[in-house]
Amino acid sequence: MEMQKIPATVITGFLGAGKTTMIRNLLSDAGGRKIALIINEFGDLGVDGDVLKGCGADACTEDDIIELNNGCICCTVADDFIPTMEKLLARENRPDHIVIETSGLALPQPLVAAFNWPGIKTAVTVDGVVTVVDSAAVAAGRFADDHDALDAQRREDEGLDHESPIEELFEDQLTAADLVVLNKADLLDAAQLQSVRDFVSAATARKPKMVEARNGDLPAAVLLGLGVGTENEIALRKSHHELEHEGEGHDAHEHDEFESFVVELGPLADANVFMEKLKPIIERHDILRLKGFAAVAGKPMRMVIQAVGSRIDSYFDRPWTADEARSTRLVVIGLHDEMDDVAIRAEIEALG
Ligand SMILES: Nc1nc2c(ncn2[C@@H]2O[C@H](COP(=O)(O)OP(=O)(O)OP(=O)(O)O)[C@@H](O)[C@H]2O)c(=O)[nH]1
Repeated sequence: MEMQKIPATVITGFLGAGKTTMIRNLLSDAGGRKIALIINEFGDLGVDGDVLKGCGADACTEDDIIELNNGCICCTVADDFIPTMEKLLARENRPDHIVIETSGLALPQPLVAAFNWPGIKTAVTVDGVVTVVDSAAVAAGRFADDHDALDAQRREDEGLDHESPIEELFEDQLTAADLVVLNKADLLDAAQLQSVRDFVSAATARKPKMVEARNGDLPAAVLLGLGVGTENEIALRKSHHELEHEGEGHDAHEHDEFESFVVELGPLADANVFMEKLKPIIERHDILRLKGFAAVAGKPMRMVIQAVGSRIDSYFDRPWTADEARSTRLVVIGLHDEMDDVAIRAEIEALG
């Protein structure tokens, strides 16, 4: 009775924000996991698809890269996106993770809603929405490096249903975000980066987690939760474990600004109460991601918990086996200098 769902991450961000560059990095950091990529090349002449297909990453072969060219992904969800997902799920060799790169003008909300479609809902879980921001453009008072080109694209594209001006689309992309990548951080100083953070905070009431990046270079464990919360990872991890040791075998590429640790509890008395209380802890602290398994009193099935920013999801995946200890183990990931491990551990342990 396996119910393992495939996590799907939606990556949004305006033209030129650095989505493709970030995804290339991700594919080289997949640690042997198979990623399927759905790219919405709206108005983009298939350039990103070619770039990604050309990168030759084992994690994602040409067959695993699916391009949707029939218009804005959020305007053609039922005709285009859903059948594509269904085909992907029907494959014998199913991916470990699905990444969806939307075109610069897409609205993530209709796309996220599509995951509730029957047949998709039972097989896929929305891992999170990651919005890539061109920090340099925002600091300069624009939303994209070439704001005029972006706006012209919006006006001229007859296939696009939404009439919103760029500013509104930008706010919508931030509002949907669970994690905001402040990309092109190399082009700004600390004060300018802070002004971009303030701008993003002011643009959305949801207060997404933010992380700075250069060339979208972030660990796959942070962006997709890859390698975190998998059976072996959790079983083998001791209390402290730097993310730089992640992803055996990929070129030593250090990300020691990030840190992860495990919190261990006994079985939960009430899963719903636990999840309700966990959410404000994630929101209050600088936790980028939390993932793991929980034992719930009286339930023969194991519960999967995954959170990115304030999006938190849980479901029962399979019965505990006789030789497994029924405990709750959660991996917490954040920035080394910002995350208060001691307080987080104490607060989560107090929920047990
Ligand atoms: N300086 C700097 N340049 C970057 C960074 N990330 C990406 N770029 C450059 O920005 C340009 C756009 O990057 P892409 O990755 O193609 O952006 P995209 O969001 O996929 O763009 P579209 O596919 O056009 O929507 C490229 O020339 C990249 O090399 C960064 O962190 N710093």
